[in-house]
Amino acid sequence: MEAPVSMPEDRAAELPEDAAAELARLRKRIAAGGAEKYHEANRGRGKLFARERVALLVDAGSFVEDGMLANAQADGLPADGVVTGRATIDGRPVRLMANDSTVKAGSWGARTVEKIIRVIERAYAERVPMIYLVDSAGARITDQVQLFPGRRGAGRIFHEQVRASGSIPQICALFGPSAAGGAYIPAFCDVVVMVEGNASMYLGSDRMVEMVTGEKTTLEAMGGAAVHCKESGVGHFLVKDEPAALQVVRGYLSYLPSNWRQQPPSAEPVAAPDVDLAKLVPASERQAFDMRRYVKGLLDAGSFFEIQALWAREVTIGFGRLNGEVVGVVANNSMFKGGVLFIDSADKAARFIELCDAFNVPLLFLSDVPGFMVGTAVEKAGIIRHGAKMISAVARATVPKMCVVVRKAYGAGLYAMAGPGFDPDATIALPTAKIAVMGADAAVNAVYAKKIAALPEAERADFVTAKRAEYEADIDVLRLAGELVVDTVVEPAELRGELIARYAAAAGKGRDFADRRHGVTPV
Ligand SMILES: CCC(=O)SCCNC(=O)CCNC(=O)[C@H](O)C(C)(C)COP(=O)(O)OP(=O)(O)OC[C@H]1O[C@@H](n2cnc3c(N)ncnc32)[C@H](O)[C@@H]1OP(=O)(O)O
Repeated sequence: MEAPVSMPEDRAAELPEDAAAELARLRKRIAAGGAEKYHEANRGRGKLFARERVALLVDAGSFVEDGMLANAQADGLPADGVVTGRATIDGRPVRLMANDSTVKAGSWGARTVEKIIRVIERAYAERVPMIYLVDSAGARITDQVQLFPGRRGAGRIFHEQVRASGSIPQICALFGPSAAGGAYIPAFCDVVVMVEGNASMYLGSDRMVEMVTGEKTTLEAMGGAAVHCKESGVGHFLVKDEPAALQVVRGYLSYLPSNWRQQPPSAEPVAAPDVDLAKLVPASERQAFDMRRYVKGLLDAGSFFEIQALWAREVTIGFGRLNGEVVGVVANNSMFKGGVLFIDSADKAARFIELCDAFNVPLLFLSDVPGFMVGTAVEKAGIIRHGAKMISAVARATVPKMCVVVRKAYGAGLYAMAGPGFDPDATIALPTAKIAVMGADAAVNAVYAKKIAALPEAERADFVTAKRAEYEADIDVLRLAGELVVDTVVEPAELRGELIARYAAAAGKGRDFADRRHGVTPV
């Protein structure tokens, strides 16, 4: 693969012969990166060279490098260990940085930091996505005075990332370590792609952990890709190799506008797959079904792009297209923990809702939710704090949002799934949907527990059945439509057409929410 080595304006031809030759030699040396032993070690781990990653990611010939000559006089520090510049992906401009782990393990020297700050500043000013190809030991400890504490020290990278957040998409693909302070670059991105077996993220290395706490661990066990994509939720996509990671970056960008002032890119409409949605949802609430099949059956065929597929799976999130237009899906999945909302799933949904709202992606809520989890463990862990964040994100989201009650929406789960009080552009129910403060069994128990206990044993079952039937009649979906709780009741086969028409109608709606700088994060 040819690594890009061009400079913004190639002036070599204008230089005297010696100088031109010297420049060409210099560029060639820099483009080769660090010592061969580090290239070899990387190849042994299935890792590509930073410049190969760039070449694979962007449109052929589109990369223009800045700061290639950083530290050119210093031996052993080509480009100061980071490649930065601009390019296009599918014809759309992006800015990017790529750590070169063959140079001091991709650690950040003073010029590295300055190059990273500058490229983020350019992305923000030009209103184009910023892509971080990370493989770094974090701060170059031997140079700390120059790179760490100052106004344009490493902290400034994070300052610029936070400033750009929600203004331009920021995507991180992680190919190796992202140590200590370096771990915050991924953390401030919208999504993080991690290569299984090689990518890791941690605040203190295994050696440091052992020194501080006595714990014996490994980078993989503590902060490996599987840990972050399945347990901590810091990673969003777990991929098997580097080309797959770069493909995810390209795929992700295809759903997003270049910046918050633009609309997501439309595509040619594609029909939904030939799936009978009605057959996917079991009649019994107690029977689980995989909501991802429902989502795929509803959207344009092949368009569903799931995010965080391996973490907090009771909520399914991702982008997709309806008649060619992008939507962000938030759906309850009863295959996992019965679809009950937990701390992690509330966080996962809240952040995705914010992401969609920031980048003008209309939201589609597909509800089959029994409510939030209850009990000592979740209360101690702060379920109220996390649940409130999801509900707050739903309230603040001003993009077009549709609430579809596929099977049930109980308790505060209704609110978290953009129920009628949360200003959805429509609340749509399927004929079998149930909306209630809680399910029938729980409600009968809540109201009649003492009465049931006082009844003779033989009468209890009939009493419960009768009260259950009364309750079910009370929350019948047609009754709720009669009370204007839902805007319409549609057959599953009509749902896609209904949504396409309603999103088209809501596309130009006003989006003011509150007169203030920003709210205060709920407890
Ligand atoms: C903002 C605050 C911060 O970021 S503090 C940063 C703290 N960073 C760390 O503790 C990470 C220390 N480094 C490591 O754990 C390992 O080098 C990791 C990243 C796992 C890579 O391991 P490996 O691929 O085996 O490379 P290696 O250790 O042989 O190092 C290769 C060359 O790079 C150097 N290096 C490494 N890390 C740093 C660093 N943080 N600062 C300065 N130099 C670093 C090594 O000394 C080695 O250098 P050389 O090529 O032998 O001259």
